[in-house]
Amino acid sequence: MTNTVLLSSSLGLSPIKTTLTKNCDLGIKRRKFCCQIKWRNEQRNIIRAFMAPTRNLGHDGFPGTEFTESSKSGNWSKEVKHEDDSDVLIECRNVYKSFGEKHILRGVSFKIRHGEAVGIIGPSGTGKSTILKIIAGLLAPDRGEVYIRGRKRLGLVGDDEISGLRIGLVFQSAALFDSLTVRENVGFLLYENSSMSSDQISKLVTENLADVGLKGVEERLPSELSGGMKKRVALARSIICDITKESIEPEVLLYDEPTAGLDPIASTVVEDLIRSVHTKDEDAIGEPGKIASYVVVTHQHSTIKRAVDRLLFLHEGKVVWQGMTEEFTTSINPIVRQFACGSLDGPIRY
Ligand SMILES: Nc1ncnc2c1ncn2[C@@H]1O[C@H](COP(=O)(O)OP(=O)(O)OP(=O)(O)O)[C@@H](O)[C@H]1O
Repeated sequence: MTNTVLLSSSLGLSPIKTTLTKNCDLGIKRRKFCCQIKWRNEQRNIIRAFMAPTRNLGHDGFPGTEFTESSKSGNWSKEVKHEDDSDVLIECRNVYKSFGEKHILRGVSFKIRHGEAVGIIGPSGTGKSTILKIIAGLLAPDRGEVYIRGRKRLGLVGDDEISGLRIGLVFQSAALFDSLTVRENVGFLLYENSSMSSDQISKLVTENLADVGLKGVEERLPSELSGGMKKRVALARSIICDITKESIEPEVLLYDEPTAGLDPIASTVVEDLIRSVHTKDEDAIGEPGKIASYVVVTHQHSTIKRAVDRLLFLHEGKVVWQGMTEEFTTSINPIVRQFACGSLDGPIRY
C-alpha cells in the first residue's frame, strides 16, 4: 500500500498539526512523534493509482467536450458533453454536507477527468475547502457519493477497498514540521513508510527539490525559508513517491489556496510550478510532471488565469457555473460577472 502525501494544515487537520508542532517545539525528535503520524497515516489515503490511457483530445484539451452556456433554461451550470466517462478519475454526485445547522454543500456534482487542471472558485465560506476534504477522503459527505475511478468510496480514506488513485492534498499553509529540516520534511513519509535507504531517500529528496526549482536548501529549517519557498517545499513533499515500488503511480493533487498570501511574483512561481508537475508539462529539470490531474481552490485571478484550464463556481452549496478559464471573464452569468469584477452589486451578498 502506498501512502498518499497528505499535508497537515491549519485548516482541516488541526489536531495533527497541533500535536506535531507542539512535539516539534518541545524538541522531541521524529522517531517519537512518528507513532502519532503512523496512527494518522492509517487514516490517510492509501490508494493505488492507475493512469488512464491517453485519449484523443478535443480543441479544449478534453475528449469530446462541449460547453454551452444557456440562460434560457435558468440553469447556468454548463452543459458538458463527453464521448464517454472512462477517463473520469473523481466524481462527486449530489454531495451534501452540513456542520450543525450550517448547510454548506447542498447537492454538489462534478467530474474531474484524467489530464484536467481544474479550479474551484466562489465566495468565502461557500464550501470550497470542504469539498476538497471530501474528495481527499478526510471528510465524509452527509449525503451523495464520491466515486474514485468509477468506484464508490465507502467511508473515509482508510478504507482499503478504495483503489485506483492516489490523492494528495496540499493545504493552504505549507504546514512543514518546524523542527525538521527541509530534507526530513520532504522525505518524511519515505523515511517512515518505505524500504528505501536513507541515501536513496536523500537523493530523491534532492531531485524532488530540484523539480520545484530549489537547490541547496536541504539542511535548512522551515524558519529559514521565505513563504514562497515553504510552499515549494510543501509541493516537493506532495510529489515525492517511493521509486522502489513496481509502478510509480500518477496522482491527483488538490491545492487549497496555494498562492494565498504570496506577492505577485512568488504567486507566479508557484502557479508555474503547479503547471510544471502536471503530466502535460515539464518540471524544472525537463522531465514530464507526475501529476495526472489537479484541482486548485483559489481566490486569486492570476492563479485562475495561469494555473487552471477549467473552472467550477461554487455558490450557496452548489456548482452554479462551470466553464473554461477564458470564459470566466466573458460569462453572462450574473453571479460569475459579479465575482469576476468584484462588484458589490449582484446576487452575491455578504
Ligand atoms: N469542521 C468544521 N466544523 C464546523 N464548521 C465548519 C467546519 N469546516 C468548515 N466549516 C464551516 O463551513 C463553511 C465552509 O467552509 P470552507 O472552509 O469549506 O469554505 P471556503 O469556501 O473554503 O471558504 P474560504 O474561501 O473563506 O476559504 C464555513 O462557514 C466554515 O466555518
